[in-house]
Amino acid sequence: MAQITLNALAHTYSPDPAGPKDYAIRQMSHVWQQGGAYALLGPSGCGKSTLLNIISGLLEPSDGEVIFDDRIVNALPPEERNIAQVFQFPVIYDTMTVFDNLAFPLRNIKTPEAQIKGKVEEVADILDLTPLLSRKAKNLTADEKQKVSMGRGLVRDDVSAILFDEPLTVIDPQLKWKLRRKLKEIHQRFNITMIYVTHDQLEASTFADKIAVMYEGQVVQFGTPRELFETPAHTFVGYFIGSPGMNFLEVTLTPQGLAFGTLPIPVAPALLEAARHSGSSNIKLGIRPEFIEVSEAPGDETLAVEVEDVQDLGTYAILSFRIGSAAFKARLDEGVSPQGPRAHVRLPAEATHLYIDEYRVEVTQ
Ligand SMILES: Nc1ncnc2c1ncn2[C@@H]1O[C@H](COP(=O)(O)OP(=O)(O)OP(=O)(O)O)[C@@H](O)[C@H]1O
Repeated sequence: MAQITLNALAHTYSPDPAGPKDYAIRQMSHVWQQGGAYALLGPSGCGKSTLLNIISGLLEPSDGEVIFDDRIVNALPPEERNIAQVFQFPVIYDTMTVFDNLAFPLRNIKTPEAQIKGKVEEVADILDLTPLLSRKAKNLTADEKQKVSMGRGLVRDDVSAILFDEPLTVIDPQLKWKLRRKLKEIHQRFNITMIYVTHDQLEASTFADKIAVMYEGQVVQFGTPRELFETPAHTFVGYFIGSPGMNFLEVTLTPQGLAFGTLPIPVAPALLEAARHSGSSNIKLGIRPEFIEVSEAPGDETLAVEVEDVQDLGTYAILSFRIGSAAFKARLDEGVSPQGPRAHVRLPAEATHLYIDEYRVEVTQ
């Protein structure tokens, strides 16, 4: 078992990189602690598989170091890193029994048969595979096969970490939640560092204690599901996490303060100072739909807005509205249902974040 440290890691597939856009992984430094349950979350093409392959040793990084505990492993081949990898599609031997599939990694390292039996039975038990041990793998269902794949990662006591690359893609939706719960249980029981790659925020937040959100080859935030929701560090996190995602308003800096067109936008003095000092013209305000307060009548600090649509989603509704040319969404409390073309909204200061050059400005009030 190991703590995995990435030190100034970068990777390009180009023989002659001209700039950051030629890098699949752009300069990242991170520590994945021993025993942690992590998710690596991001859209297609952001570099998740590249990063996983660098950790497992299938790919050597162009720059930086991969360190297991305090040993640099850049030059070590996958088989010497003791990393188990579970892929989208089950990797098992169809003609072998479930028992022999689970025993395979142990036989490979010449473990005595008596020890193999105990370990295989323990892993089969936790994955509910015991009744299937003598069955040929080719007769199993897709989810049973994927459980065998996971089991093969778990049988060795010497694995440094288990990397899951979208492991539930082929699993029936009804069984997904069951397997996710199983993975959580396994993590608690075996205390192994686990990194779970997915583009699905629900999968990431149900599995992981901490999520690394990747965007264009960078980890733009490494935090708990709650931190990603409440204080997105980057506009991409705001947009990607949550449904619907965060609202953004592009504002300008005027001598009087921040403004959207001719509409003054009041913000805390420390945030205004930060905007003034940044020298940037890329300034946005972000607020999640859940934190916008909507009322049918005007009140303190409310803005009158044009209602575009109210979408009833059963247990809640989403209001679409405009502030000038900017489109917004707000989650409506039960009982609030604006009638007619106008509504009144308040954007509470404590839930409104300032983004300069796409990163959240943090100030201590
Ligand atoms: N072997 C390769 N040669 C050249 N470019 C590659 C190679 N593999 C990946 N890339 C590029 O590197 C970037 C990151 O790809 P990667 O597969 O790591 O992303 P990903 O987040 O895992 O995406 P997906 O979820 O679609 O698998 C992409 O721009 C991709 O086109």
